[in-house]
Amino acid sequence: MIEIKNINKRFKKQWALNAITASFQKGQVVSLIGPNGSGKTTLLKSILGLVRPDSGSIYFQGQLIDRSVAYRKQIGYMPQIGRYPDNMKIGQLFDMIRSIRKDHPKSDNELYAGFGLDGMADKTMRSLSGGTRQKVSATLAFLFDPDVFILDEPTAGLDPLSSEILKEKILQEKEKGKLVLITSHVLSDLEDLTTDVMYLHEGKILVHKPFAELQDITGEEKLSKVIAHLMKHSLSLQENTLSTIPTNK
Ligand SMILES: Nc1ncnc2c1ncn2[C@@H]1O[C@H](COP(=O)(O)OP(=O)(O)OP(=O)(O)O)[C@@H](O)[C@H]1O
Repeated sequence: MIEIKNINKRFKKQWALNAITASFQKGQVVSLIGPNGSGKTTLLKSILGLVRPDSGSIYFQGQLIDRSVAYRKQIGYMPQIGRYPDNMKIGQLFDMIRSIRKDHPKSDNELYAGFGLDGMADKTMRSLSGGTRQKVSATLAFLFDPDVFILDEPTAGLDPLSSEILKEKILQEKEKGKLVLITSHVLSDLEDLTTDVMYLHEGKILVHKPFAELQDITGEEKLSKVIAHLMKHSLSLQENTLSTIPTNK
C-alpha cells in the first residue's frame, strides 16, 4: 500500500533519514519506535508530503506521491502537536472541516461523542488543555473513515480513560484491515495494537519485522521486553544480524 524506496533527508549536517526502504500493507499496525530525534516524525511527514526527502521515492497505492495531494484524503493524520486557529471554537472547527470534505458527507463522530467534545463545542481552541487538544486531533484523524492512519504519539497527554477510548478505536480500525502507522514512547500503549515493529536509530532502520517474529527471536512476549532485549544487543542490530541475538527461551 505504501512503498518507500531509499529516501534520505538531511537537515544541515544532521541525517534525519538515511537510506530508508520499507513497505507497509493493509491490516498492519506498524509501531515506529526509537529514541528522540531518530527520524520517526520525519518519516511520517515524508509519507504525508509535509517533508520532502532530498532523494528517493514514496509510492502510495502504486502512485508516486511527488507533487500529488489527492492521496492525502485517504490518510487520517494525528500530528504530535495539533495547531489550530486560536479563536476558533471546537464546534466551528469541526463544521469547517466537514464542509471542506463534501466528498464524504457521512462523518465518524464516535470519538467526538466519546471524548465529550460535543459538550465543549463553544470552547475556543486557545482555551483548551493539552489533552483536550489531543482529543480534537484524534477525532479529526478518524472523521472520514480513511484507509490509512498516521498517528504520531496519539496517546501523549491523554488521561487513562481517553487513552483507552482511543486505543479501542485504533483496534477497531485494525480489525477492519486498515493500515496504521503509529509512534509512541509508551510501549505498553502499543502492546495490543502492534503487528509490525520498525526501530529507527539516527535515521536508519535497525529493525523492521513482524512483532511475532521478534518475539520468537528474543524469546520475549511483551513489546517492552522485546525492545529492551534488542537494545541490549544493539551491536548485533547495527550489523543487522538479528540471528546472532541470544534468545531468552
Ligand atoms: N524542520 C527541521 N529542521 C531542522 N532539523 C529538523 C527538523 N525536523 C527534524 N529535524 C531533526 O531531524 C532529526 C529527526 O527528528 P524527528 O522529529 O523525525 O525525530 P523523532 O524520532 O520523531 O523524535 P521524537 O521521539 O523526539 O519525536 C532530529 O535530529 C531533528 O532535530
